[in-house]
Amino acid sequence: MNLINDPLQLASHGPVIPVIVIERVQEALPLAEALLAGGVSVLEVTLRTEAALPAIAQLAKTLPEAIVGAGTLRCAADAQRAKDAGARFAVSPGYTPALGAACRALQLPLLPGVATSSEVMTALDDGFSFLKLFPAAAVGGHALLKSWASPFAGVHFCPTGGITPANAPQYLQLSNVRCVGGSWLLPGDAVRAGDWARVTQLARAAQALRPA
Ligand SMILES: O=C(O)C(=O)C[C@H](O)[C@H](O)COP(=O)(O)O
Repeated sequence: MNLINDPLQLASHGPVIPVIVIERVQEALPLAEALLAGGVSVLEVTLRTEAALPAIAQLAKTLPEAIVGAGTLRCAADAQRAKDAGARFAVSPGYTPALGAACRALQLPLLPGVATSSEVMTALDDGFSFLKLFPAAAVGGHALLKSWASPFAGVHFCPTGGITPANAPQYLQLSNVRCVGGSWLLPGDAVRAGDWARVTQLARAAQALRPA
Protein backbone atom coordinates (compact mmCIF):
# COMPACT_ATOMS: atom_id res chain seq x y z
CA MET A 1 0.00 0.00 0.00
CA ASN A 2 1.46 3.33 -1.03
CA LEU A 3 -0.36 5.93 1.02
CA ILE A 4 2.05 8.67 0.01
CA ASN A 5 1.08 8.51 -3.65
CA ASP A 6 -2.51 7.63 -2.92
CA PRO A 7 -3.93 8.64 0.49
CA LEU A 8 -7.32 7.50 -0.78
CA GLN A 9 -6.17 3.98 -0.02
CA LEU A 10 -6.97 4.78 3.60
CA ALA A 11 -10.61 4.46 2.60
CA SER A 12 -10.13 1.00 1.11
CA HIS A 13 -9.99 -0.73 4.49
CA GLY A 14 -13.53 -0.02 5.56
CA PRO A 15 -16.22 2.65 5.66
CA VAL A 16 -15.29 4.15 9.04
CA ILE A 17 -12.04 5.63 10.34
CA PRO A 18 -12.27 5.69 14.13
CA VAL A 19 -11.27 8.94 15.81
CA ILE A 20 -9.46 7.84 18.95
CA VAL A 21 -8.71 9.85 22.08
CA ILE A 22 -6.29 8.03 24.38
CA GLU A 23 -6.27 9.22 27.97
CA ARG A 24 -3.93 6.55 29.36
CA VAL A 25 -1.13 4.91 27.37
CA GLN A 26 -1.94 1.52 28.85
CA GLU A 27 -5.36 1.64 27.17
CA ALA A 28 -3.86 1.96 23.70
CA LEU A 29 -3.02 -1.66 23.01
CA PRO A 30 -6.25 -3.33 24.23
CA LEU A 31 -8.27 -0.62 22.54
CA ALA A 32 -6.49 -1.06 19.21
CA GLU A 33 -6.68 -4.86 19.48
CA ALA A 34 -10.42 -4.59 20.11
CA LEU A 35 -10.86 -2.48 16.97
CA LEU A 36 -8.72 -4.88 14.93
CA ALA A 37 -10.77 -7.83 16.20
CA GLY A 38 -13.82 -6.07 14.75
CA GLY A 39 -12.10 -5.64 11.39
CA VAL A 40 -11.16 -1.96 11.74
CA SER A 41 -7.47 -1.49 10.93
CA VAL A 42 -7.04 2.21 10.07
CA LEU A 43 -6.71 4.00 13.40
CA GLU A 44 -6.56 7.78 13.87
CA VAL A 45 -5.12 8.64 17.27
CA THR A 46 -5.75 12.32 17.96
CA LEU A 47 -2.90 14.45 19.33
CA ARG A 48 -5.26 15.84 21.92
CA THR A 49 -3.78 14.14 24.95
CA GLU A 50 -0.36 13.64 26.52
CA ALA A 51 -0.73 9.93 25.93
CA ALA A 52 -1.24 10.25 22.18
CA LEU A 53 2.36 10.22 20.92
CA PRO A 54 3.58 7.40 23.18
CA ALA A 55 0.45 5.46 22.26
CA ILE A 56 1.10 5.91 18.53
CA ALA A 57 4.70 4.79 19.03
CA GLN A 58 3.60 1.69 20.92
CA LEU A 59 0.91 0.72 18.42
CA ALA A 60 3.16 1.34 15.42
CA LYS A 61 5.76 -0.98 16.95
CA THR A 62 3.57 -3.77 18.27
CA LEU A 63 0.67 -3.94 15.81
CA PRO A 64 2.07 -4.05 12.27
CA GLU A 65 -1.34 -5.17 10.98
CA ALA A 66 -2.83 -1.83 12.03
CA ILE A 67 -2.37 1.37 10.02
CA VAL A 68 -1.83 3.89 12.78
CA GLY A 69 -2.07 7.59 12.06
CA ALA A 70 -2.15 10.82 14.03
CA GLY A 71 -5.10 13.19 14.16
CA THR A 72 -5.53 16.82 15.21
CA LEU A 73 -2.33 18.04 13.52
CA ARG A 74 -2.35 21.82 13.60
CA CYS A 75 1.19 22.84 12.65
CA ALA A 76 4.44 21.65 11.12
CA ALA A 77 5.83 20.70 14.52
CA ASP A 78 2.86 18.35 15.04
CA ALA A 79 3.70 16.70 11.73
CA GLN A 80 7.28 16.15 12.85
CA ARG A 81 6.14 14.69 16.19
CA ALA A 82 3.65 12.38 14.49
CA LYS A 83 6.26 11.15 12.03
CA ASP A 84 8.83 10.62 14.79
CA ALA A 85 6.31 8.53 16.74
CA GLY A 86 5.77 6.29 13.71
CA ALA A 87 2.43 7.56 12.40
CA ARG A 88 1.79 6.33 8.86
CA PHE A 89 -0.69 9.07 8.03
CA ALA A 90 -1.96 12.32 9.45
CA VAL A 91 -5.33 14.03 9.76
CA SER A 92 -5.91 17.71 10.50
CA PRO A 93 -9.01 19.63 11.54
CA GLY A 94 -8.21 22.41 9.03
CA TYR A 95 -5.64 23.13 6.37
CA THR A 96 -2.68 25.45 6.04
CA PRO A 97 -0.09 25.37 3.25
CA ALA A 98 2.59 25.19 5.98
CA LEU A 99 1.11 21.97 7.31
CA GLY A 100 0.75 20.56 3.82
CA ALA A 101 4.37 21.38 3.01
CA ALA A 102 5.63 19.88 6.27
CA CYS A 103 3.77 16.62 5.71
CA ARG A 104 4.99 16.41 2.16
CA ALA A 105 8.60 16.99 3.21
CA LEU A 106 8.24 14.26 5.84
CA GLN A 107 6.50 11.92 3.38
CA LEU A 108 3.60 11.76 5.79
CA PRO A 109 0.32 11.27 3.89
CA LEU A 110 -2.16 13.95 5.01
CA LEU A 111 -5.95 13.97 5.09
CA PRO A 112 -6.52 17.70 5.50
CA GLY A 113 -9.63 19.16 7.07
CA VAL A 114 -11.76 21.64 5.12
CA ALA A 115 -15.04 23.40 5.82
CA THR A 116 -15.45 25.88 2.94
CA SER A 117 -15.11 25.94 -0.84
CA SER A 118 -12.07 28.21 -0.59
CA GLU A 119 -10.35 25.73 1.72
CA VAL A 120 -11.06 22.94 -0.74
CA MET A 121 -9.43 25.07 -3.45
CA THR A 122 -6.40 25.84 -1.28
CA ALA A 123 -5.91 22.14 -0.53
CA LEU A 124 -6.35 21.26 -4.21
CA ASP A 125 -3.76 23.89 -5.18
CA ASP A 126 -1.33 22.05 -2.94
CA GLY A 127 -2.15 18.66 -4.44
CA PHE A 128 -4.55 17.25 -1.84
CA SER A 129 -7.74 15.78 -3.27
CA PHE A 130 -8.85 13.44 -0.49
CA LEU A 131 -10.15 15.76 2.21
CA LYS A 132 -11.84 15.54 5.58
CA LEU A 133 -15.00 17.62 5.87
CA PHE A 134 -14.85 18.91 9.45
CA PRO A 135 -16.94 19.48 11.50
CA ALA A 136 -19.19 17.81 8.96
CA ALA A 137 -22.63 18.06 10.51
CA ALA A 138 -22.07 21.60 11.80
CA VAL A 139 -20.92 23.07 8.47
CA GLY A 140 -23.59 21.60 6.24
CA GLY A 141 -23.03 17.85 6.21
CA HIS A 142 -24.81 15.83 3.59
CA ALA A 143 -26.27 18.87 1.77
CA LEU A 144 -22.88 20.59 1.52
CA LEU A 145 -21.17 17.49 0.16
CA LYS A 146 -23.91 17.01 -2.38
CA SER A 147 -23.50 20.63 -3.52
CA TRP A 148 -19.74 20.15 -3.86
CA ALA A 149 -19.95 17.00 -6.00
CA SER A 150 -20.24 18.86 -9.27
CA PRO A 151 -17.91 21.90 -8.85
CA PHE A 152 -15.34 19.70 -7.12
CA ALA A 153 -15.59 16.63 -9.32
CA GLY A 154 -12.71 14.29 -8.58
CA VAL A 155 -12.38 15.42 -4.96
CA HIS A 156 -13.14 12.78 -2.34
CA PHE A 157 -14.25 13.40 1.21
CA CYS A 158 -14.19 11.75 4.61
CA PRO A 159 -16.86 13.64 6.60
CA THR A 160 -16.11 13.70 10.31
CA GLY A 161 -17.83 15.40 13.24
CA GLY A 162 -21.40 14.51 14.03
CA ILE A 163 -21.40 11.26 12.06
CA THR A 164 -23.33 8.42 13.71
CA PRO A 165 -24.15 4.83 12.77
CA ALA A 166 -27.64 6.15 11.90
CA ASN A 167 -26.58 8.88 9.45
CA ALA A 168 -23.36 7.28 8.10
CA PRO A 169 -25.20 5.27 5.39
CA GLN A 170 -26.63 8.49 3.90
CA TYR A 171 -23.17 10.03 3.75
CA LEU A 172 -21.63 6.87 2.29
CA GLN A 173 -24.19 6.89 -0.48
CA LEU A 174 -22.82 10.21 -1.84
CA SER A 175 -20.58 9.82 -4.89
CA ASN A 176 -17.84 12.03 -3.39
CA VAL A 177 -17.71 10.28 0.01
CA ARG A 178 -15.28 7.40 0.37
CA CYS A 179 -15.47 6.85 4.11
CA VAL A 180 -16.52 8.65 7.27
CA GLY A 181 -14.75 9.39 10.53
CA GLY A 182 -16.24 9.10 13.98
CA SER A 183 -15.60 8.66 17.64
CA TRP A 184 -18.61 6.49 18.37
CA LEU A 185 -16.64 3.23 18.21
CA LEU A 186 -14.97 4.16 21.48
CA PRO A 187 -17.56 5.25 24.04
CA GLY A 188 -15.82 6.76 27.08
CA ASP A 189 -17.61 4.50 29.54
CA ALA A 190 -16.65 1.34 27.64
CA VAL A 191 -13.00 2.41 27.46
CA ARG A 192 -12.87 3.34 31.16
CA ALA A 193 -14.46 0.02 32.09
CA GLY A 194 -12.17 -1.94 29.78
CA ASP A 195 -15.24 -3.28 27.98
CA TRP A 196 -13.28 -4.25 24.89
CA ALA A 197 -15.96 -6.68 23.73
CA ARG A 198 -18.28 -3.73 23.24
CA VAL A 199 -15.65 -1.88 21.24
CA THR A 200 -15.17 -4.94 19.03
CA GLN A 201 -18.91 -5.17 18.54
CA LEU A 202 -19.13 -1.48 17.56
CA ALA A 203 -16.17 -1.91 15.21
CA ARG A 204 -17.77 -4.91 13.55
CA ALA A 205 -21.02 -3.00 13.08
CA ALA A 206 -19.12 -0.01 11.66
CA GLN A 207 -17.23 -2.24 9.27
CA ALA A 208 -20.55 -3.64 8.02
CA LEU A 209 -22.07 -0.20 7.30
CA ARG A 210 -23.12 0.23 3.68
CA PRO A 211 -24.45 3.14 1.62
CA ALA A 212 -28.17 3.78 2.21
O1 LIG B 1 -9.44 16.14 16.84
C1 LIG B 1 -9.60 16.13 15.63
O2 LIG B 1 -8.74 16.38 14.80
C2 LIG B 1 -10.85 15.75 15.10
O3 LIG B 1 -10.86 15.29 14.00
C3 LIG B 1 -12.07 15.86 15.85
C4 LIG B 1 -12.92 14.67 15.53
O4 LIG B 1 -13.01 14.50 14.17
C5 LIG B 1 -14.25 14.81 16.09
O5 LIG B 1 -14.17 15.10 17.44
C6 LIG B 1 -15.03 13.57 15.88
O6 LIG B 1 -16.32 13.94 15.98
P1 LIG B 1 -17.44 13.01 16.61
O7 LIG B 1 -17.38 11.71 15.87
O8 LIG B 1 -18.68 13.78 16.37
O9 LIG B 1 -17.06 12.88 18.04
